[in-house]
Amino acid sequence: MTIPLIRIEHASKTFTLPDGGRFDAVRDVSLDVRQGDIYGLIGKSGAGKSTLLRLFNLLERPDAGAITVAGRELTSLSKRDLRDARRNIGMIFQQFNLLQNATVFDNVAFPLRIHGGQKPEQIAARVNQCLELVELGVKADSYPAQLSGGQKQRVAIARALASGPAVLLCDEPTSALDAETTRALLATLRDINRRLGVTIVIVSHELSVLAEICNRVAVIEDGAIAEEFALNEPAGHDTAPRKTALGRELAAFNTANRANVADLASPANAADAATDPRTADVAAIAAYREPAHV
Ligand SMILES: Nc1ncnc2c1ncn2[C@@H]1O[C@H](COP(=O)(O)OP(=O)(O)OP(=O)(O)O)[C@@H](O)[C@H]1O
Repeated sequence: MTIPLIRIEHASKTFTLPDGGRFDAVRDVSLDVRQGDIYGLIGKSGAGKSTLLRLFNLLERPDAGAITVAGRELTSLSKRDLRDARRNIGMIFQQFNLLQNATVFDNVAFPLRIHGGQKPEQIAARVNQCLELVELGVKADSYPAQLSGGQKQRVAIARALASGPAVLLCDEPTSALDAETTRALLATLRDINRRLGVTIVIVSHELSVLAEICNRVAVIEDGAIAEEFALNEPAGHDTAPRKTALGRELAAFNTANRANVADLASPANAADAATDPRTADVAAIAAYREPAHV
């Protein structure tokens, strides 16, 4: 059996509220994400999706449990080792979180400059490579205010990929975008997953988003996993009845979507696709991963 790229074991997170009360945002969650997955977290507002996602890179530190990414258990690392491990985990957000007073180029260069150890020409080559990946090379000298929402999110993706991470965490990446821009952005994420083998974990409350790109989803209710299941499996492969209303809705949406979107018919499993010689771009993967190790 292959070792999962991400393993969450019995993770819990409780917030202390201003009135002194306590709120269990994540309750004893265990899950595995395999190399090459596009793994979705879905749930109602306040269910704990974002908090759970933020445990994956320790933006939130769990009160209990273990978070293992690419063989490193993050809660046990020193600050310095955690900083190093986080270079393997990119993240994008609903509101893009770009530096407004910096150009597109400087936004993408920012994490590389902070980390240090690379010459300006190495940084420039990497920034340009990442901007090409998201088809924004021509916007290198623009400022965020001059870009559309979709372009801003692409800059955020380029910045997240700059250090060559194996994992990309996406917190409601399309919630601020219109339907057409959403489709284009999802195509970019799928391309990054298939061609470069980047494993993606995505939080969204939009069924259409998850149905379109995920090969596995977990339904989160009251901070816990209510159910977990595969999506976009070959017809008839996963016929188990769904336990939750959201799970049923998503499965129905997915079935309808499959009938309309020919692309979903092949390959059925994104995890296989990432290592499938028909879709994985060996040269692109090598170019993508190599700068992280210079
Ligand atoms: N720092 C914090 N302090 C106190 N409570 C918090 C904190 N962060 C989140 N919460 C609470 O934890 C619960 C889960 O929040 P979270 O943002 O993870 O949910 P979500 O499922 O992502 O919701 P949404 O879709 O609305 O973003 C919410 O009730 C929220 O108010």
